[in-house]
Amino acid sequence: NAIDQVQGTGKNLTGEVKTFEVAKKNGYYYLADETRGNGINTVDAKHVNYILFSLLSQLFGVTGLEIREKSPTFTDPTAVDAHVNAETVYDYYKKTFGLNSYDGKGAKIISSVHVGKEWNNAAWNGKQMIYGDGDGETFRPFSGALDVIAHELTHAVTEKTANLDYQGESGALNESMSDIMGAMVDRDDWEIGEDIYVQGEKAQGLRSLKDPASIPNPLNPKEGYPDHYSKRYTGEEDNGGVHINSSINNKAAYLISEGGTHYGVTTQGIGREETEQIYYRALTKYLTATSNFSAMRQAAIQAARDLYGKDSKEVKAVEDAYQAVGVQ
Ligand SMILES: CCC(=O)Oc1c(C)cccc1C(=O)O
Ligand SMILES: [Zn+2]
Repeated sequence: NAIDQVQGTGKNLTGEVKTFEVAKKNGYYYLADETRGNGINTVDAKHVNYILFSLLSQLFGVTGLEIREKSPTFTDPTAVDAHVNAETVYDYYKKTFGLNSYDGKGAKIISSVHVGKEWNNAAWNGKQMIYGDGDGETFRPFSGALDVIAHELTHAVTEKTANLDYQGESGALNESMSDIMGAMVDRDDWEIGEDIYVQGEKAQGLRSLKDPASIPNPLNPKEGYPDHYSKRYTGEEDNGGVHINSSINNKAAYLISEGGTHYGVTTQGIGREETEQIYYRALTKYLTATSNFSAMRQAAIQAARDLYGKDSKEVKAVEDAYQAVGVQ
């Protein structure tokens, strides 16, 4: 037919040659994967300023210019990473939870790269994923980190399910769900964003689920990110610290999976496979827009009961982990 689905190749941001699905039309090749859901499309925002881009995207559905090549070899590593990582996250949700794209109905996944000028950000803007190139000093292009892409797409999953209000404790849970799934997709560590830092002392990552306090808290640099409810941020910045207090729930998830003794409370870990199922079930069946940390604990306990039984070691791990981070 007029559009053929073929294999494309190209180097990503770390110089690895990747292969991925592309579309061939009228002799040109596009970053359009029609084999997953209703499609995965990666386009170029051509450094349009972030605010203007967001207006165009949300008001007029403008997402950027098609990235096209005259051969199936793609030459923009930032776009290659965005496309390949989006395919990987799609496959994770399908395989792990049977979810077909972020809405369960195969919703088209659109990523725009090169948003803004040296923009140190990435976001799900309610309709699509958008990625800045980073300033090249501290950050490299944000599409280069699989955990960042999984984080952004999980915002879309959350929006279609619990739709946790993006402020205060529900906002911190919104952020935490994205960090937890980010760490589960990028399975080799418990850091978030370690791959987008320009190598150097900052290469530890944006946040750590394993040891939140090991990374300086941007809102209170003398301290690390909070790893106990008593250390939560209570100010107004960052919508009430949604990117800060997420670390309290992140630590609980880490303890449930890997175990450990935290502030004198010991949790026996149950592993990543069961932990991801507990959080996905809590997110999609029990959490609501106004759920706070206490409701999160209840939702995770109920999800563990549903999945593994009332008196299971999984339920005990959830109870111990939330006790360890001071959430009742
Ligand atoms: C791990 C990805 C992440 O946190 O992206 C954001 C950045 C870098 C700045 C502002 C918001 C976000 C977000 O997606 O929450
Ligand atoms: Zn986020």
